[in-house]
Amino acid sequence: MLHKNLIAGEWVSGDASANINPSNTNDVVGDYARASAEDTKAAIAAARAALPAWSRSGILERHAILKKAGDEILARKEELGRLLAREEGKTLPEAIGEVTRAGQIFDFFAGETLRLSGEVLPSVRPNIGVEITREAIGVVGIITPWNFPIAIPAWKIAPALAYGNTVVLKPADLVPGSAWALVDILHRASTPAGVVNLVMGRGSVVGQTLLDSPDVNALTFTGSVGTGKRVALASVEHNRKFQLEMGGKNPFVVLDDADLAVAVEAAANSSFFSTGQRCTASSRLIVTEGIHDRFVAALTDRLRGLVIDDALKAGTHIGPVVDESQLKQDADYIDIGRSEGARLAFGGERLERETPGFYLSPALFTEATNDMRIAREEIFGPVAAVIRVKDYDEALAVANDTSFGLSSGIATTSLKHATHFKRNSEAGMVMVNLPTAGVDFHVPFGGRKGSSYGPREQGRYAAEFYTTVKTAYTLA
Ligand SMILES: NC(=O)C1=CN([C@@H]2O[C@H](COP(=O)(O)OP(=O)(O)OC[C@H]3O[C@@H](n4cnc5c(N)ncnc54)[C@H](OP(=O)(O)O)[C@@H]3O)[C@@H](O)[C@H]2O)C=CC1
Ligand SMILES: O=C(O)CCC(=O)C(=O)O
Repeated sequence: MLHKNLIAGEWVSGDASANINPSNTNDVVGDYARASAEDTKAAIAAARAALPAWSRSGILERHAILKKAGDEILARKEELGRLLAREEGKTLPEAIGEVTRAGQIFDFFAGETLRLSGEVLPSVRPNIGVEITREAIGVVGIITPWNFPIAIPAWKIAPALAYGNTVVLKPADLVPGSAWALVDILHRASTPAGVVNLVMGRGSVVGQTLLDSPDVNALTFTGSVGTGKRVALASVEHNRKFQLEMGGKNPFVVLDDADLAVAVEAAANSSFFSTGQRCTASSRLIVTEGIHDRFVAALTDRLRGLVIDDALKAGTHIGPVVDESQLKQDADYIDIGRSEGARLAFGGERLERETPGFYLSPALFTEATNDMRIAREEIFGPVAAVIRVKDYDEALAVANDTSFGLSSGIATTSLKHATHFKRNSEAGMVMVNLPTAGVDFHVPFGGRKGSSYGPREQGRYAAEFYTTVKTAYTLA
């Protein structure tokens, strides 16, 4: 069966593209239609046509659709988790966790539709009332990456719909399956025609058409820094609101007074789980002298015990890298690290398993310095570098010495250092004795510096991006 694009409430065919399982490249997950530029323009026109009615729709209608979608996602979390693990390569428990998060996000924003509010204020002039309300922005273009194939579309679509916008979703070409399943659920949840449109296909065709359209009022993007810049430039050109979530080079600091077991578990999770393919992953482990050798030994032991295998196999801790080109990028950075003089203390080897897939053992560098490319550029794989520092002050300085600022973490038992780090870390999200990755669905998500642009995503803060404020004055 060819999975088609959804445009104006109709399933529309297109050139078929095979969705390949990175754990077993002989396994075709399914065939998915690639949309053309013309299809994308039709989807934008459909979203525009549906906007007046949807932006004025009753909150009970929006609530019912979002709630129904959330309920179905949660009821099918095992099946959708298998699909996600099969197309992206994260392990089944991680994939089921991601699907659960998507369901919870729809549930959260279903609730938000019933909490829409404004403000009524007296004017500074007599006999005048002032009302402040939030309105939909319009047609929202959504461009998503491959590493969270259902959660990221969910955390962009759910608030967009809750606040009365219509959407055109362009998921990553590598992983269209989960996005297709999500849009199918929304379609069957009685979303009116044109409110949610799906255009799968290539960024250079579908994504670029969204960027070039004057009819897209807002664009929300998660992906690489390079594409993010294109989104920004095109959006300025069209006077369009835009929001970018891009890379990270997230630090995880380990202090002498850390609980070693807590530090090792958080570091292993931050750097290597989900194959290190999270923008919140930690690729810089900044460790003070007194604990350095014990930490490296314990982390290496932990890595030795991890099972790298088929994402769907019970007992797998780390699945494959998502595809050949990401695997090459990871391998290239491992070579770069070696040539820069860092020591490859563990892993970094291509692995053979029962099925042909993109398996790589977690790579841990030691003796790295913060000026090396492996410490400055986003690798986006299971590759981390330990940087030795003298004390907390140096650790903080090194942690902040990066062009990114998404998440950061510290392992310490000192209240003083934990408090200081929370206040002084130049990151949007700070974790104490917790991994830098793996965030809640109901609170703001986003970063600083080169990691993010625009208002925060998720939780109530999402309203900032998906609405525009109106101030109305009335003479009594
Ligand atoms: N912050 C994060 O969460 C992520 C960061 N990355 C980083 O980016 C690197 C490369 O990953 P990659 O997937 O290529 O990232 P991209 O930024 O290329 O992809 C993200 C999305 O943008 C689309 N896109 C690509 N080109 C254009 C364009 N000209 N106009 C509009 N949309 C476009 C992609 O389409 P298509 O499907 O064709 O690729 C995809 O849907 C990774 O190695 C990692 O460093 C990647 C994924 C997530
Ligand atoms: O760490 C998380 O939970 C979210 C990470 C993420 O959104 C990303 O990698 O794009």
